[in-house]
Amino acid sequence: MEMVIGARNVKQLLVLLISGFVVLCLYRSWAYTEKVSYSYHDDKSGKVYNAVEQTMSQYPDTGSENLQGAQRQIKELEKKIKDLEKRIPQRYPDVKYLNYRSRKRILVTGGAGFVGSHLVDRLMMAGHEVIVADNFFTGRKQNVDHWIGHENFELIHHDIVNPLYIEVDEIYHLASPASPPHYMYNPVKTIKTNTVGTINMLGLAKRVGARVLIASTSEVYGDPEVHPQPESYWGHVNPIGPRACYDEGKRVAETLSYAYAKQEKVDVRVARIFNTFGPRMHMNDGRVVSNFILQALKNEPITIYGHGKQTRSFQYVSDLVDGLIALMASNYTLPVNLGNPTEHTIEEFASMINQLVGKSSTIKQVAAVEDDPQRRKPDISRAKKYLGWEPKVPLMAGLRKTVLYFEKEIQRATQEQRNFYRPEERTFSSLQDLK
Ligand SMILES: O=c1ccn([C@@H]2O[C@H](COP(=O)(O)OP(=O)(O)O[C@H]3OC[C@@H](O)[C@H](O)[C@H]3O)[C@@H](O)[C@H]2O)c(=O)[nH]1
Repeated sequence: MEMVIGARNVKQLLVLLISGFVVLCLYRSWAYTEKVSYSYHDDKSGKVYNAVEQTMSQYPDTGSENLQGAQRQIKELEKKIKDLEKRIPQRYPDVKYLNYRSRKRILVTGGAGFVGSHLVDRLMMAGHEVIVADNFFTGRKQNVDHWIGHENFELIHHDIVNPLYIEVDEIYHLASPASPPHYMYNPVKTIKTNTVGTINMLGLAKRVGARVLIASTSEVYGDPEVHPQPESYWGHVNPIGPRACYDEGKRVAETLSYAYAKQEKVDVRVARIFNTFGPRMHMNDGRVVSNFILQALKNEPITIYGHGKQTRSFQYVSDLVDGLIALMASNYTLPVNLGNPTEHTIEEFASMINQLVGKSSTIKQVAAVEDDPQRRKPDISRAKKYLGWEPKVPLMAGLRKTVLYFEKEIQRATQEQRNFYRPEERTFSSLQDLK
């Protein structure tokens, strides 16, 4: 509370300073104009003409310099106000009250990312203490800044390739780039994040006795020869291909999890996450959902990689969050597929987006991606049976929300305000996403 009052006072003080400054500048510019006009009136006599010269040389171009200086300083002060505004603790949504027995301290690695931040919202709303560790490679502060300052929330700028020593009850280990162009950008780093980073999280879980959920992926099935893919399928991955850094990285992460479970009795959960979409995907995410929506909104050609007959099954992010929380709470320790089994070819998906956005972008076929999985659809019998989970949000409903989100992002980008939210927007629009 004191912080709020303090910050507001500082803000008011700055507003006062600016107003004072503006008045001073206006006065100076007025005084200067007076001098000149006075001199000008007496300009007809030689004597007075000298007076004009004196006045001009005494204040050489002072008026315009003053104004420019003032404008510069006003801009600086305005920037300071914006920075301060960002720091003012805002109204937070009413989080549930939990007593100390039921309240958990939960670490979410990658908690400032697309999926992580939605999970953080849900855990915060449920009344838990949430610690986010993120290196901000693909995560963004704006995804969680509606919680900054909340007593149950902490944001740590940390790369999990380095150990983290904290006390927690649960760990959701989500940190890793997930979009193919992002994870291929620095393959060695992707491998380190998924191997060394996972060892660090399993080590932390072991030290503090925390339950840890590892975010694995449908990519462990590679370009599958079994369709749809059940968890019992061992996969078909090229170990030296361009996707291997992620696919094999996640496969090792799974192997490590069960090695720690067996050898060190760490309580592990493994979620194999299928294609997921929703608000807070990065504009430059590079995955098919964001690419197609942005292309359609901008009336640019929709780029299909290869023939477009490859298939994917897309789940809305809130369904995934439900699944992750259910898995963490369950006693089921083997890997569980979390995805929506509704399958579409990429070609079909392109026309769905076109139809939804209501524009008529052309389709442009470009070169196929190396090792691109040709068919992907989760078998979710295990999740249904052991977690009582299945996706609820229909594809079109989820896509509608995502289109709205990207419309706003484009608007923000054109207004050069992408990184600046007003506090009211931060709290409410971002939380609407989960409803
Ligand atoms: O602009 C595009 C982007 C993608 N695509 C195609 O759309 C399909 C889906 O591609 P995406 O890049 O969205 O994602 P992928 O399914 O290849 O990988 C994803 O799989 C599941 C998750 O674990 C990861 O988020 C991610 O690796 C691919 O066949 C891809 O070639 C296009 O045709 N055009």
